[in-house]
Amino acid sequence: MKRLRDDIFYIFKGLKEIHRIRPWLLTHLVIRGIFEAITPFINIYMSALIIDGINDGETFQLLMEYAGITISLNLIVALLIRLMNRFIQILKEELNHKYEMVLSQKIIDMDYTSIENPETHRLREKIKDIRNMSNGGIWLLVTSFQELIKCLFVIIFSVALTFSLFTLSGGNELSGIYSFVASPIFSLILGVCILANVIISMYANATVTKKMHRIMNEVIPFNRIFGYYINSYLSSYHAGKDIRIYNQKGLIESESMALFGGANVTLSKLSNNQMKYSGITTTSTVIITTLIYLFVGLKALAGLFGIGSIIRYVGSINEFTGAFTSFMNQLAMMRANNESMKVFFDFLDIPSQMYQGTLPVEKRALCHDGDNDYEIEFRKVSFKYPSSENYTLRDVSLKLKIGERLAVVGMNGSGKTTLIKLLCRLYDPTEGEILLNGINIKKYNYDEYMSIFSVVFQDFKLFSFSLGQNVAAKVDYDKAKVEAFLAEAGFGERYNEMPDGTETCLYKDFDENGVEISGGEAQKIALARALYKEAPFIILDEPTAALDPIAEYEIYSKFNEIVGNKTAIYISHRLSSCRFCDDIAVFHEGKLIQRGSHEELVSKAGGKYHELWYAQAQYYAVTSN
Ligand SMILES: Nc1ncnc2c1ncn2[C@@H]1O[C@H](COP(=O)(O)OP(=O)(O)OP(=O)(O)O)[C@@H](O)[C@H]1O
Repeated sequence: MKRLRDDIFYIFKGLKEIHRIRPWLLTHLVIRGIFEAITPFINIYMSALIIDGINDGETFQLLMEYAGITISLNLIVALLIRLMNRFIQILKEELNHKYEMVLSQKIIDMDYTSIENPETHRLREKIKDIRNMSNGGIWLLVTSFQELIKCLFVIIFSVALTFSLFTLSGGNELSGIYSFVASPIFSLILGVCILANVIISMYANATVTKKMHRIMNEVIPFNRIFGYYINSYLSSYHAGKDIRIYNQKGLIESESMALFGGANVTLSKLSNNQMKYSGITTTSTVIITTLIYLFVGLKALAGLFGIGSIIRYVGSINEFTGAFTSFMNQLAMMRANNESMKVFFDFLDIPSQMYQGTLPVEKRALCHDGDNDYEIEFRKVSFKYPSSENYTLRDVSLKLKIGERLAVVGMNGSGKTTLIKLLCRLYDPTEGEILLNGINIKKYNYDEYMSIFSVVFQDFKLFSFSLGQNVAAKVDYDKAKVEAFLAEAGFGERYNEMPDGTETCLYKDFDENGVEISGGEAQKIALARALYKEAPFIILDEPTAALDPIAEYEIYSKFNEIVGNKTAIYISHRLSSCRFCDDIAVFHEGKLIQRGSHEELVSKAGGKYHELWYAQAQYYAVTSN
């Protein structure tokens, strides 16, 4: 009982969500359902009328009028259905787009911790699979709802047209088999038989549907891997190099064939099941149809109604049986589909708790003679990633004042990038706090807080949009500003070769004239993007790793000019490039172990910085022989 309650809850919750995402779609489906349901009854009712008319010797003109009404009604209803189809098609497409936007918006709004959580990833992948592989989730709910509504109205109309069949009795003048057939007991037996047929069909359909869902779920992993090969790997032109160099053709072919084999075994199980249960349904339907014909025929022979009514009753009962079976079938599908709906809701219900701050950030950068007077302080900050038992940062305390340049150095995995992630509130500290002008950064409105940072992460992403949009991160941008910052980031010469200037599309995903850029060029564009934001803090995580030595030199030699009065945090493994920073923080195993100027740190023999510096410097030392 609880399961049934849960199922009904999710069906209604799903329908409510569909109505929220695209209002009016469900209303249109109901209206079309009524039109579709009425269509067979126009023909059943009018055919019965015409045949009765012929039987009763009505005039030709009246019969032609009946025929005319039948054709006209069919035409009107068909036209109305077509019109509704057009609206419904548009509404469904809008639902599709808005549904994708709801999911994307959720990703944008959720805590970064949740984004990196494997469970979030699993749910998102599952939602994609449900959509792409089985058209389940809200898509199946929409399809089932439209079918359900149609069936509901067919049931209502057929009951209205056949009700008299069960109540008609022949009075006392009938005898023998005829009197039995005309009796209420026979009507009751027939009613029970029809119900039994419906229950058998329902059971068979529910069983097949459940098995189908289970089997489709088994196929999803095959499809996902296959989809990865076909859609992500093979169709991405970036993968072309690796496929050729490492001769991955054989690997992909044999993997695909193995996947095909696995999926085929599973799908043949499904078709065997469908055959078995459709056999049961067909046999029971044939038996019940025979009984109905017998019942109606005998009642007609007993003289209780004419030929026209035979057509009306038989037609309506057939419609009823089909509609009821389909109705129950759709309900079973909806219930089985609730597994998919739960995945969808679990994803939407992932709580977003991190970004609840409301304090505005002082507009020190934006005011007329903005002094950019911001101070950042890490106070006894320790942090472990949600998926990890160990601390990545331990007891880090550091202050950073306006206009300072801080270089952060340390070995791989020492926690440098994690420090920046905490500063940008991608995560919150496990212990301790981070303060902006003396106030815990959690208290600030997140968008306002982020507006004071420009960050170039190691794994930055550029999009297959225009160069201008990439730099400005906006659709409408200031072209002159984009060009100026590209030049400042060392992209000037390459920019002059761009066929459409700032309108040039990066990469070839959407534009065959799009330009391919090298890793170093991409890094320069990412740097220009950080500069375009003109935020008071600029954070660069390995910003020159992909640059050639001359480009790197150029960036460093005008770093002060580029950064201006901004506060800069600069992470690099090339210690020589950190020398221009006033202050260097050395991290080791998650701890801030040294801090000072280059000269101070390099002179401390036995210190980590000294060790790192000389480890690197030996490769640049000039040897006499
Ligand atoms: N999302 C994550 N979940 C769990 N552990 C992580 C995550 N990201 C990083 N780590 C771990 O935290 C540690 C510090 O990583 P971090 O990226 O901060 O180091 P880093 O000093 O920037 O290294 P590199 O110099 O290689 O860029 C590493 O051991 C890393 O494996």
